[in-house]
Amino acid sequence: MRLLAVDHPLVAHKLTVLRNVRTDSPTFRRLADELVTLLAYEATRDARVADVQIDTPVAPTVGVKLSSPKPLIVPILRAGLGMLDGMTRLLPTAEVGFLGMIRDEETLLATTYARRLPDDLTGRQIYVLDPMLATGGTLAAAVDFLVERGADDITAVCLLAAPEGLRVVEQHTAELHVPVTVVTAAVDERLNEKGYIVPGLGDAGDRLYGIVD
Ligand SMILES: O=P(O)(O)OC[C@H]1O[C@H](OP(=O)(O)OP(=O)(O)O)[C@H](O)[C@@H]1O
Ligand SMILES: O=c1cc[nH]c(=O)[nH]1
Ligand SMILES: [Mg+2]
Repeated sequence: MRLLAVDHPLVAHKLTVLRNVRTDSPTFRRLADELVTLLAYEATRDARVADVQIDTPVAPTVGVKLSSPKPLIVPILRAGLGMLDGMTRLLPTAEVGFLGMIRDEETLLATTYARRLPDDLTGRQIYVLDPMLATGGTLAAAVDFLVERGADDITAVCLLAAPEGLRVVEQHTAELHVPVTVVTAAVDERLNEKGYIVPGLGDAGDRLYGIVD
């Protein structure tokens, strides 16, 4: 597994506002969107391009365009939806698949309630969006669904990651022999006894959308 913790003052500034318990939902949504655009810039460094011949008003030249097959973006509902617009803004031609997953508050195990993905993911560049990588159970299960369909190029874009979860994902993906990159704004200290990232930002889904029982 490759880990990229983006070290940039704008990322650190926006993340600090997201972490603040006093930041309200509308501001949290806007900053999460801005932050994912900055992370997406790093996450797409290896986006595949092909040469294209164009004419500027002055002269012919060779540039590049995003090449086929189209990248696939997979937000993990619910909280990952808060990252989708920021990602599609940078990759407007990407297709979007969906995974709906929820972590049990007691056992911390993730279960899946929605799945809509293309059948064949061989050779696709896949960007999984989930703001929080905590125990790593959700991302490991998401990787399983993608690998089942032939995925071999997966990048997870997370706002925050915990060391414990990164170790789980690293071990899981090594066993699967699938290269996975995790791009995050920060690796925090640890998980608390309830499986929350410390210092973290709380429950990302609740902060984006309010509490739904
Ligand atoms: O690494 P893990 O320990 O598996 O935890 C991370 C998951 O927990 C949160 O989702 P949650 O289950 O709260 O669902 P939600 O997005 O609907 O709020 C978060 O958005 C991740 O998907
Ligand atoms: O800190 C955490 C851990 C899991 N899910 C969240 O939303 N926040
Ligand atoms: Mg949640």
